[in-house]
Amino acid sequence: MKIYLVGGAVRDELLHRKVTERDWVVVGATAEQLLSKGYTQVGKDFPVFLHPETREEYALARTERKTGSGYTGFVCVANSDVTLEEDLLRRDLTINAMAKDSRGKIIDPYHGLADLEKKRLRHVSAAFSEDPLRVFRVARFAARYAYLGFKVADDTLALMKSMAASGELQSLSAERVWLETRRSLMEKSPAIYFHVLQQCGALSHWFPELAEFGDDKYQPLILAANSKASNEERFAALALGLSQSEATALCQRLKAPNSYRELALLSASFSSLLTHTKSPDALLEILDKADAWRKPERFQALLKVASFQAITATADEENITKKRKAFERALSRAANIDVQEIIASGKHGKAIRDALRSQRLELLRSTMKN
Ligand SMILES: Nc1ccn([C@@H]2O[C@H](COP(=O)(O)OP(=O)(O)OP(=O)(O)O)[C@@H](O)[C@H]2O)c(=O)n1
Ligand SMILES: [Mg+2]
Repeated sequence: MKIYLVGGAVRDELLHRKVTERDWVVVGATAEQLLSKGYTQVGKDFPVFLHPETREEYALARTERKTGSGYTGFVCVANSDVTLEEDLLRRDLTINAMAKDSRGKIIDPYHGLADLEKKRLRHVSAAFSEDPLRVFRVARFAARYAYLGFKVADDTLALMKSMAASGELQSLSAERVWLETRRSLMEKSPAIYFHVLQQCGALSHWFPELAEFGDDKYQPLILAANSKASNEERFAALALGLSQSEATALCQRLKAPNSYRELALLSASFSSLLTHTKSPDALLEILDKADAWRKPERFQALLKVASFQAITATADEENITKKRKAFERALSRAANIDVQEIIASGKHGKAIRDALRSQRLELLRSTMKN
């Protein structure tokens, strides 16, 4: 039996990036052999095992053959005759299809090293199209490695185009598409993910609302990524370019978690919060609608996301940042008004609400003046 380090760990080591997880492939062994050595089997469809001590993943060398449509239509062949080269052949990209043996030698039958050198994301073989998720994976890698100059190879892009055109992407689950999307948002250049998907016509099923996006609509997302905004804030920065109903449809289709959906919908509704809110009354109305009193952190996040829109529109970062800070101060002061005090002054029912409102307005007025 021979064991090799494969996939992302080999790639990222060669790129001098931090290796976060290590995957191994085992050649010339059977499941029984691994089980008898104390490995535990985790893959139901695929023969994947966990090392008894490190808990890292060890997979028996395998080939996959497609039998039908969709993600489940696989036949998996894993027996002790499958060679390392056969296992590497069924992988997605050449830079992901390299192995390293126990002596540190790189095994590279499909020229991943050359593609690392040329900064090229290139598929290994026609077997690429057996898994439609790979269209999204390649877009994610493009977003991750764009800062190094990596581009999707022309023939790979053409293959991705034909996969998108075939309708195969519709067979993916929302969960898997969301996972790739969420990961991509956290990468250095998240807008590249959507650019690549747009280039190969892959937006139309899962992201039709973004299909007509021009470069300017991605600008807030780029600013968000550059300022190390959270994942939710990045997704919301994308939603700035959508109407309320488009954002709703997108979140529903992707089954985006609540925290993402809420901020995205607010951002779609109040995208010009920092450039178009002229009066204290208008700001108070937004604060009420956005439930800022009960969810102040979410409103701070909305202000941050809206600032990406405002900076894109005005190119005046200094001024916008000042304005955002003023709004934040106004909110925290208005939120600190003591209702008990109003009640203690002898007011009842509607009079309490009116007093609260006029105190809030007064505070907003004074902060917005400065
Ligand atoms: N749809 C997929 C998923 C995975 N792989 C192969 O399995 C390896 C490990 O998969 P995964 O951990 O998902 O990706 P990594 O390349 O390790 O990337 P990441 O840094 O995102 O973990 C990949 O390198 C690739 O060789 C593949 O060919 N097709
Ligand atoms: Mg990995």
